[in-house]
Amino acid sequence: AVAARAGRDVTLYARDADHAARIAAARENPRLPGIPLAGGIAITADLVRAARADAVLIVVPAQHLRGAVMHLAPLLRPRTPLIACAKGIEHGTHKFMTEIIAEAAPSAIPAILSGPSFADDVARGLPTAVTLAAPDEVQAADLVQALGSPTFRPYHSTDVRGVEIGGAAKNVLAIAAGIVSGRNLGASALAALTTRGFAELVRLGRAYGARSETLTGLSGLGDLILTCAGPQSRNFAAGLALGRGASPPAGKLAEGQYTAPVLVELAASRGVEMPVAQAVAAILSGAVTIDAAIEGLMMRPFKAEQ
Ligand SMILES: NC(=O)C1=CN([C@@H]2O[C@H](COP(=O)(O)OP(=O)(O)OC[C@H]3O[C@@H](n4cnc5c(N)ncnc54)[C@H](O)[C@@H]3O)[C@@H](O)[C@H]2O)C=CC1
Ligand SMILES: O=C(CO)COP(=O)(O)O
Repeated sequence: AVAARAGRDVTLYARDADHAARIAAARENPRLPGIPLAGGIAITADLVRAARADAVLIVVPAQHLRGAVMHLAPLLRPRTPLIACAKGIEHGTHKFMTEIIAEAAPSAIPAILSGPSFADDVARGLPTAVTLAAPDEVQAADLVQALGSPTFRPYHSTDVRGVEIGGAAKNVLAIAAGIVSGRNLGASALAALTTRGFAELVRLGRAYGARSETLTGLSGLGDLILTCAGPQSRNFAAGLALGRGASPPAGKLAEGQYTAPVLVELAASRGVEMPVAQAVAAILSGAVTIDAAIEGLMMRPFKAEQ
C-alpha cells in the first residue's frame, strides 16, 4: 500500500495460490480487514513474477525469513535491494535479518525497514515515520525516495545493526510492559519498566557499535514507545494476557516470544546485562513465575543509573 501510494508499480506475492486468489477477488487482505487494496496492486502466487522487481520488501516472520529468501534468491536480478520488514533474531544462528539475507541471497543488497508502524495504521494512510537502513548511504536514500510519500516518511540510515537491534529488543520489552499492565502494577511501574528496558536496548546496541541517534531514534526508542503503549501491539497484548494469568491470543504473531531466548543468549555472549529481557525469557519458558520475576527485578542491588 505504501509503495503504491508512492507511485510504484506493486506486486503483492502470497505463497498460497488460494489465498492470493481470495485477496485478488476481495481486493482486501484478510489480515487487514476493511482496508481496500489500491487498484494498481497486482496479486500473485507466482514467485517468478514477483521476483521480477526493482526492489523487494519481505514481510514474513523472522524465523521464516531464511526460507523465504532462499526461494527468492535464484529468481532475482543481481543487486536487487531486499528490504527486510521483520523484527527478530534467528534461533540457533543468532543472525539478524540482513545477515540472513546476505547469506541466503549473496547477490542482493540487504536492507532493513523498521520503526513505529502498526500495519493497520500504515495501510490506512495514517501519518507514519520509520527508519530505512542499508550499508550504502546512496542506496538507502534511493529506497527512501522510492517509498516515501506525504503520509509515510522514512529516514535513511547506514546503521543497519542499530536498527535491527532496536526492532528485535523492543518486542521482548513490550511483552514485559504488557505483563506489568496485566498484573495491574500501575502507570508508574509501566514507565519504570519501559525506561529500564530502553537502558538494556541501548547497552546491547552499544556493544554492537550502534549509533546513539539510531537507538534513541524511530527504530529504537520510537518503536519501544509505540509497542509498550497498549494492546494494539501484539507483543504487549501477549504480555497483558500472561500478566492476567491467561494464554497469549491465538493466531497473533508476537515476535518477542521467539526473540526473547535468542536475545538473552546474544546479550550473554557479549557480556551485556539485560535483566528485563531475561525475566521475559524465563517467564515464557516457565522457569519462573511472573511474581517471582518481578520480585527478582525489584530486589536487584541498588546502583547508579546507567
Ligand atoms: N503487523 C505489524 O504491525 C508489523 C509487523 N512487523 C513485522 O513484520 C513481520 C511479519 O509480521 P506480520 O506481517 O504482522 O505477521 P502476520 O502473521 O500477519 O503475517 C505473516 C505472513 O507471512 C506468511 N508466511 C510465513 N512464512 C512464510 C514463508 N516462508 N513464505 C511466505 N510467506 C510466509 C504467513 O502465512 C502470514 O501470512 C514480523 O517480524 C513483525 O514483527 C513490523 C512492523 C509492524
Ligand atoms: O512492530 C510493530 C510496530 O512498529 C508491531 O508491533 P506488534 O508486532 O507488537 O504488533
